Amino acid sequence: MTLKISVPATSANLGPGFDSVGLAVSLYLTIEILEPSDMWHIDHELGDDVPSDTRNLLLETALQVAPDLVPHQIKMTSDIPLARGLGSSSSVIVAGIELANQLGQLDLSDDKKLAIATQIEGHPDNVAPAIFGNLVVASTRDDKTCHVMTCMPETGLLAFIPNYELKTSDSRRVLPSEFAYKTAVAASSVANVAIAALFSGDMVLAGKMLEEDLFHEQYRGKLVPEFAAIRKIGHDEGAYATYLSGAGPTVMVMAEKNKIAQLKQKISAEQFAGDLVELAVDTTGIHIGN
Ligand SMILES: Nc1ncnc2c1ncn2[C@@H]1O[C@H](COP(=O)(O)OP(=O)(O)OP(=O)(O)O)[C@@H](O)[C@H]1O
Ligand SMILES: N[C@@H](CCO)C(=O)O
Repeated sequence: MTLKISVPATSANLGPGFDSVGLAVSLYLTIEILEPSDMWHIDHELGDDVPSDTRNLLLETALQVAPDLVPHQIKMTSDIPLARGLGSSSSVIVAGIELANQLGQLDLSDDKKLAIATQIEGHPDNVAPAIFGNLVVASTRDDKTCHVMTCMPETGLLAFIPNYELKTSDSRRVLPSEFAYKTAVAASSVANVAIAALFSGDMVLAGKMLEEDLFHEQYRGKLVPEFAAIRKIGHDEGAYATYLSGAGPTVMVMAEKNKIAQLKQKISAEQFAGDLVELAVDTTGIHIGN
């Protein structure tokens, strides 16, 4: 019997929750662990740039966690677009840790998986919701990660996924290396109210605060020309918030579910090159099945 591991996509930052907040959403990376083999091989249709051998991030991660694993044939499928701000790298890292956990019978706790994944990815905002599902707020300092998971208040989600890639490393390069004390205090106060509003279920206030981010969106906006226009449509149509998903270029709109069809129509009319995808919150995180 084959074993299947599925990991959801994730939308990180939610505005001011930079490197700390993420939401699991309904696109998935799935790996099937097939028969043992002389060499590791991953069968996938994700393009020539994605390795099929131990250079693939899935196997790099699994072998970092458990170097002596017996090689297997793996089938990998994913509808999470690469380098688009929907946590594709985190989904692979989390799947790699689970692959090592299952094949190596390591009995890793969820907290241990989060610690390993955060160390590899560098920040917890995508890997945490990929593991736990839902909305997760996390902090990593001195290699210690603390997190709180909660249910997302009811909201519709509409993602505009441009047809170009933006690698996280490139999108981080435009950020300032330092912040004045006063700016840091203001930026964290916005984040604090955003999180408090999300946890109290107040999507109107949360949405307002999501759009007042001071940490990253003003620097990255120029990398995603569609962002400002979509946010304007969001305002015109009474959406809760429009934010840059992860490092971009995906733009996420949060709005009452009954407003999503109209938003879709308005954004489609702009004829931006890319896909408009309605998403739901994933409440499961890593899923293991047959
Ligand atoms: N299925 C996969 N198999 C192997 N490597 C992958 C896979 N999916 C993503 N990657 C690696 O992750 C890189 C993309 O990671 P990057 O952090 O730039 O973007 P992202 O994770 O999609 O977006 P974000 O972190 O902003 O949410 C790809 O270029 C590739 O190297
Ligand atoms: N918090 C990260 C998410 C993408 O990995 C960033 O915005 O750069």
